[in-house]
Amino acid sequence: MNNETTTQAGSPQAVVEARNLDLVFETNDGPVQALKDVNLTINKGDFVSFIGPSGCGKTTFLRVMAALEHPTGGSITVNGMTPDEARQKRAYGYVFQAAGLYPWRTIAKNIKLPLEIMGYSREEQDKRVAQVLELVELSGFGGKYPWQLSGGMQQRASIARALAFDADILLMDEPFGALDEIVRDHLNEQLLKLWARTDKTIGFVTHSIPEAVYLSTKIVVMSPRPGRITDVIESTLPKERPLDIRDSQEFIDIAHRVREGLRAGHSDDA
Ligand SMILES: Nc1ncnc2c1ncn2[C@@H]1O[C@H](COP(=O)(O)OP(=O)(O)OP(=O)(O)O)[C@@H](O)[C@H]1O
Repeated sequence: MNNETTTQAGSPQAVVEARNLDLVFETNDGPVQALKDVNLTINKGDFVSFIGPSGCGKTTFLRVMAALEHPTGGSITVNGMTPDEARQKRAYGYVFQAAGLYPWRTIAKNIKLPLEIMGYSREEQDKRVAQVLELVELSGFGGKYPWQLSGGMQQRASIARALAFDADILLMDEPFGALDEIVRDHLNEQLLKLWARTDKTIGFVTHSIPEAVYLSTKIVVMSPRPGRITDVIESTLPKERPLDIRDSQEFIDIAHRVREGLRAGHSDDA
């Protein structure tokens, strides 16, 4: 695993660069501008949250990064390549809101599935499954079926599956949205630890201001109709973050700025 987060010159290494990005969906009711003039740089090792009201283009932007949608204007590169090329090089792992585990396969076999498809040897598959289960603190649960695990554990298994082929970039679309707050707090803490240990670059969609502030190095505030970025906040919080950092003045100030950004985007609608 590569632990370098900067280039030799010491400047951050850009992983994603979006310039004047537009995406218009043609629908039966006419065109929908899902993204308009989006400019964003994500650097290696960043934890970037996308926050904004429903329909502001958060999921669409994540899908553009993963080459699941294609922009209609502007440009985007991922590791200096087109998203399609980066996808072929397995640059991403994707985690969805629902864990999406196959109920008839054990947790280990669910994690192995993409590895089987990619043709990894059985030995390598077993090694990787053990590694990622440890990373998400599920060692010993590989032989269980999804229904034998709690919702939070299933979501961790789904993160493990996304980590199994050691992609540089983890894209997470509201992975903890359906979980109660206590479980979510715990998963947020675990995700931060995992991020610190692996040095992944993470793109994370959320509706929760505290979650965005707690997790991120960079918070992208978006607003709808058309979907656009209204603010990009670089977090001043230290990388190591106990949960009670949420009571600090610094945390409250960043949350306030996010809320202001959301409000400003909303008032444009009126
Ligand atoms: N495949 C599609 N075809 C047509 N319109 C789409 C498609 N996907 C998304 N849209 C529209 O694009 C806009 C942005 O949608 P997107 O799902 O990215 O928003 P979002 O911010 O992720 O919303 P949510 O928080 O509800 O998940 C919305 O108006 C949505 O209806």
